[in-house]
Amino acid sequence: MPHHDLVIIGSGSGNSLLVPELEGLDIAIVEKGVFGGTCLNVGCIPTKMFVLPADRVVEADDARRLGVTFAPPTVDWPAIRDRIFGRIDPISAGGEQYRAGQEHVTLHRTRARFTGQRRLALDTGEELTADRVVVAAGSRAVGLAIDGLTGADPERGVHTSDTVMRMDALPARMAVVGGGFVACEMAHVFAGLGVQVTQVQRSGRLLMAEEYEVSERYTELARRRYDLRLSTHVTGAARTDGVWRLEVEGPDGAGHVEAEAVLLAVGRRPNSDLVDAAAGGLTTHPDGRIAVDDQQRTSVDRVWALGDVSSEHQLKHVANHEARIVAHNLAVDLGRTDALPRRNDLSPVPHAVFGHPQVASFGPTAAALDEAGTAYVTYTQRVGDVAYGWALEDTSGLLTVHATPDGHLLAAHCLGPQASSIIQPLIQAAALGQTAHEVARGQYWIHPALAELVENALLGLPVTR
Ligand SMILES: Cc1cc2nc3c(=O)[nH]c(=O)nc-3n(C[C@H](O)[C@H](O)[C@H](O)COP(=O)(O)OP(=O)(O)OC[C@H]3O[C@@H](n4cnc5c(N)ncnc54)[C@H](O)[C@@H]3O)c2cc1C
Ligand SMILES: NC(=O)c1ccc[n+]([C@@H]2O[C@H](COP(=O)([O-])OP(=O)(O)OC[C@H]3O[C@@H](n4cnc5c(N)ncnc54)[C@H](O)[C@@H]3O)[C@@H](O)[C@H]2O)c1
Repeated sequence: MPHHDLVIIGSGSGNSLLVPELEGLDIAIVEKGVFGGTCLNVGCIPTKMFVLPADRVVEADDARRLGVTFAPPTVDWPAIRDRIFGRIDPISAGGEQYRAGQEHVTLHRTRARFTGQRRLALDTGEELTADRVVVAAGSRAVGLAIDGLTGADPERGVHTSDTVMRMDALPARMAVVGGGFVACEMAHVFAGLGVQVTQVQRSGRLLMAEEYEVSERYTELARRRYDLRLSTHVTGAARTDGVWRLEVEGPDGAGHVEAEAVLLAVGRRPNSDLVDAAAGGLTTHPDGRIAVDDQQRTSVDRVWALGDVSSEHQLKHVANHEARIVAHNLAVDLGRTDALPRRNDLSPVPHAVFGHPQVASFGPTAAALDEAGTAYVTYTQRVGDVAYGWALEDTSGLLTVHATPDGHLLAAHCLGPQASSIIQPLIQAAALGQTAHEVARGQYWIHPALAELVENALLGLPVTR
């Protein structure tokens, strides 16, 4: 039975563990799917490459408010799709080829599951043991407990984010089920590219976890672009002559949605079951996440976990951060550095939703701060009230900042153009412990850039520092 110094399960963020400090170790990587994992192949990267053409369509239409009109757009789906995957697929293939060619790396293209502590069975029938194991097995999209909609079935027009970006042709109509990250980004993409979208969301707003006003405004803007069914549940589904009829139950009682394609965007579950974490002795949380401590150690000695399989945050920048911690802690454990182990102590965790407009946020909402009884001050700066917002003729964008009364940033919630980039100075200030006035007055702010939104939000806070 082959024995390795290190076995890594998952080639997404797990692939970035092979840092110079671990040079020369006998390492096995086990990957059951496409090399490179979710972000590269079916997640962050392709989705944002699809969002951009959709943004262009919406912005071209919106330009009429600025006195410029364009002819209606022509969307060449195969060209968009093939340009995107023509770029991504070779990166995945090249990464795989590089790893497979490394002398000290063994790449197994199959599934691994634990059969004991640091002991694994592969679906090929082989068995492996290792001194150290890292579980970086990610998460997967879930379906609905409804016949026909339990998971992706692309042949019958039922998709998850794994399959929807590779469709042969755009459907005339698409039902998007869900109201979170994937549903909102994809509803924007397909509505932008000319598909008649109906989004079915069981809650009363989209992006329910966001600050109330951000979620409310985003919902209102989406409602203007496509058919949005709120507080609505899918109760059944049937397909006839290539058309899905979803039975729905909403505020007005029973109804239905018809569409050639259905996108299931109702969350993701950690792949701890696929690795049989329990057989490896690994403790899991009730939601299936592998339990780790702040050094990313699992309940089993010399087994670490990182990314979606163990994290509260299913985000690539979190998985990357955790991979850096695990790589360092492996080097410490191996005696290759005399540094102390690193802890996962970066906070708060930011995120962005690349819908239209973008949403970006870190830290608690006002509702969460109120519920926790935290003392805080708050200010909301409208995009339309800063100089660049005049150029944009923006009517919906905003940046809300919550801070302690003495000026330390607790949270920021942004809706508007490039919100994902605009919010970064606030993330930095919060992480480095800078106060509102320090950030607002400790530097020049380029005039009249959109970043003045941040400056003005900070200056609006009634804080002492
Ligand atoms: C549509 C979509 C868009 C997203 N957009 C963003 C974004 O814009 N920004 C952002 O921060 N995050 C985004 N995310 C989330 C981000 O992609 C994930 O958080 C991140 O990729 C997780 O990385 P990981 O290494 O934990 O898992 P993965 O990259 O999923 O890697 C896990 C790998 O393990 C393999 N595997 C699983 N079980 C086994 C097994 N038993 N044996 C062998 N191999 C196994 C899988 O095949 C997979 O390749 C998006 C996700 C989706 C679905
Ligand atoms: N821009 C980004 O960073 C980005 C983009 C896409 C995905 N992601 C990551 O991937 C994760 C998964 O995305 P997601 O959108 O699938 O999950 P999500 O948790 O963001 O949203 C799930 C949605 O499905 C709904 N839902 C859940 N169960 C349902 C049911 N039975 N019936 C009807 N609706 C149901 C929820 O109400 C919610 O609106 C995200 O949480 C995020 O961490 C990140």
